[in-house]
Amino acid sequence: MKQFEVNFDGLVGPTHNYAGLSFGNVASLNNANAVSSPKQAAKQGLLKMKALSDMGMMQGVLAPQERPDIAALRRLGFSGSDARVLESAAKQSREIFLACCSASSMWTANAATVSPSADTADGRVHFTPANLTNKFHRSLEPQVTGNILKATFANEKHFAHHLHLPDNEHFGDEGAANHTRLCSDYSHAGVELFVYGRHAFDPSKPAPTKFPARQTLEACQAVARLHGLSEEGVVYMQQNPDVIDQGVFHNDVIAVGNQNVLFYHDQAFYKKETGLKELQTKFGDTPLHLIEVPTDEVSVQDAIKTYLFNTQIITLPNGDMTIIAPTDCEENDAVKRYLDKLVTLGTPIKSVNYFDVKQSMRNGGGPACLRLRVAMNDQELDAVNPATLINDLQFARLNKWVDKHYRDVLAEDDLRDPQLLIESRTALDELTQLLKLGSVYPFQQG
Ligand SMILES: N=C(N)NCCC[C@H](NC(=O)CCC(=O)O)C(=O)O
Repeated sequence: MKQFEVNFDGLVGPTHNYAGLSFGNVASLNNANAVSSPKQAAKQGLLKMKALSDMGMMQGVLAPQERPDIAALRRLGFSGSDARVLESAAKQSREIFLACCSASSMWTANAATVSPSADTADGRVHFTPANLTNKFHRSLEPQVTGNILKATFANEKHFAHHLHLPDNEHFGDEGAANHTRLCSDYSHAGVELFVYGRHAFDPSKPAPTKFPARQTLEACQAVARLHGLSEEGVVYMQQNPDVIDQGVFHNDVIAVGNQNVLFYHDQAFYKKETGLKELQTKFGDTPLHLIEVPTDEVSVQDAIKTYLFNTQIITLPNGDMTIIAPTDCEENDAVKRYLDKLVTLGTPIKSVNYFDVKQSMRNGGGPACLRLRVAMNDQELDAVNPATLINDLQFARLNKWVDKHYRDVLAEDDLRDPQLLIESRTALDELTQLLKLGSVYPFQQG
């Protein structure tokens, strides 16, 4: 049986903008109100997808969400025509309005947690959309995310789709950004590492004091139960509360894994030794490559600034691993020095490829935020909606679609323009045809 890890990248939506919505995410706060380029952002994302496909990887795409979210604004009491809803929301409550315009669904690492069939009790691939309760603008995503996942993985024999966890901070769930699957190869049972920021029901346990811990232990445990994971196949570790307070709002800003490699900063985890020992024990006899980056080589601040750990580690068809890093890593002396050294250390990681994803980075999203990993065997891959897989033809079509519908620049005032809403809906309607998704958006469902 063949085995693959397919990266499903989020397509950047037509309202990509910088609104400073994510308290605890330093880049988001620092770039609030900067002018964005939705077209450039979407193209940077597409280029990364195409490059991975050209490397011989299977690459997929997930559709963005409808923004501005008129349905959410109506739910909050704004009424009248769509144009009137936009105008009154922008005038009466700038914060609510901006939150309902965010294209944040582009970071598909936060779309869902995915457990491959080799790990689950019923032998299907399981998906639970993340509820993203900690940020209002992101809490608007899970319903439509579920629709898009169901239309992309539309086969009940192979794929099980769960409802997102209850919309409450006790079950705050940020999806794959806090979940790493380690395995000897993708189609064999692995160990799923869930990383949480706090205990919801036990305030006596350590927790950050300045910035929020978005993920709870209780949410991780609920997802593991839903997916039918065995106790021997799961490890829970707590993120170091101090690094959350420094701006590490997801575990994937400080650690990343692939197959038998875990690459992490020495300050990433609370009770690190115990957790890593359990991980190695459950992983089995073959040794894990635990690549720990010391603070005196790369500070936490440099890791946050450059997203050294928000890189993708992928296994190329020849078996070597490569790192997909943002160009920001290349531009920082300490991080570049570390990466140059890393490829000489005799670990499975043999090379680094740099990509310009600055439009996403300015909102705190690196290469790894932009993708949702789905490990599959060949039968499962055959059951995926083929229009969502990237090849030369689909890449060309999507580029053309972006050229036709996306604006070059977008400033805050543009978001209240009713014409932007019409443009976005027209674009998304066409996209659902391109990707053969059916009606996944509220505006298509009447
Ligand atoms: N690390 C991972 N996996 N994902 C990155 C998500 C970035 C996103 N930024 C934002 O939502 C900012 C939007 C704004 O400020 O306009 C967030 O904080 O949830």
